[in-house]
Amino acid sequence: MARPDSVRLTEIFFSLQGESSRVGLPTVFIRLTGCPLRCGYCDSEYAFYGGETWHFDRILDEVAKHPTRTVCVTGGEPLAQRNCLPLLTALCDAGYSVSLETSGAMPIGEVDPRVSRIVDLKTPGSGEVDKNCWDNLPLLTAQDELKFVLTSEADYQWARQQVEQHQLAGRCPVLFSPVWQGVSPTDLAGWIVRDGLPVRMQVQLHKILWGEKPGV
Ligand SMILES: C[S@@+](CC[C@H](N)C(=O)[O-])C[C@H]1O[C@@H](n2cnc3c(N)ncnc32)[C@H](O)[C@@H]1O
Ligand SMILES: Nc1nc2[nH]cc(C(=O)O)c2c(=O)[nH]1
Ligand code: SF4
Ligand SMILES: [Mg+2]
Repeated sequence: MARPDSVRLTEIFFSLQGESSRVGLPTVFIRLTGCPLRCGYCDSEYAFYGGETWHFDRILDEVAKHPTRTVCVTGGEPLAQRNCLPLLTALCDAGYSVSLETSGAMPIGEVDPRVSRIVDLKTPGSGEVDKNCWDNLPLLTAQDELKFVLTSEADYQWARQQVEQHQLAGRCPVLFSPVWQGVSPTDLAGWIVRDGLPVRMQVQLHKILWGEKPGV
């Protein structure tokens, strides 16, 4: 059992935020290791295994080396590690502006309320739609964001149905994101305009800038 002040992580790196409403912001990423899901399109399979145990003090020292107060905790699936919760609080206590990328397959209710939760509701095309924890949706507030990664027009129609049926756009910003080199961003933009959906389209800026990251 890991000490309560440590997590297993794959990498800590400084880059530009490539997704969400924080896109373009210089950000320190903390990528935790391990994920119970296996989305068919996952671009971070290299974080499924391995990694190293880092204590929070060491993490905070590493984060402090970079010229930003913006931090994104990602993975793998960060909430698959219980100790992600105290890590998020430690980062907030240290004065960082923290976002969390999570599949939403784990309960998000205990996440520090200062954290912006970017919840990726898995589409049928991900192959993991059954893992969605629907009880998370009512917990989302205006500081959170709900994301759909779309693998096809069928996924788009499914996501559109969820947005309309659960009135999600009134709860928090909703992101529609094309799978990298899958759905054409131009097609997705056309569907959103055609249907007048109250969503924000995003593309993965970091991949446009630097290409797909080779597995480390
Ligand atoms: C690697 S996951 C890690 C955090 C969490 N497990 C999750 O699924 O949100 C971070 C984000 O990467 C994005 N992603 C992963 N593979 C992708 C791909 N092939 N195309 C577009 N986005 C992708 C998804 O939006 C996902 O939310
Ligand atoms: N959201 C998000 N932004 C990013 N910016 C650079 C990334 C990278 O993996 O290099 C990255 C990433 O993996 N995710
Ligand atoms: S939940 Fe996130 S890390 Fe896990 S397989 Fe899906 S996209 Fe990859
Ligand atoms: Mg990523």
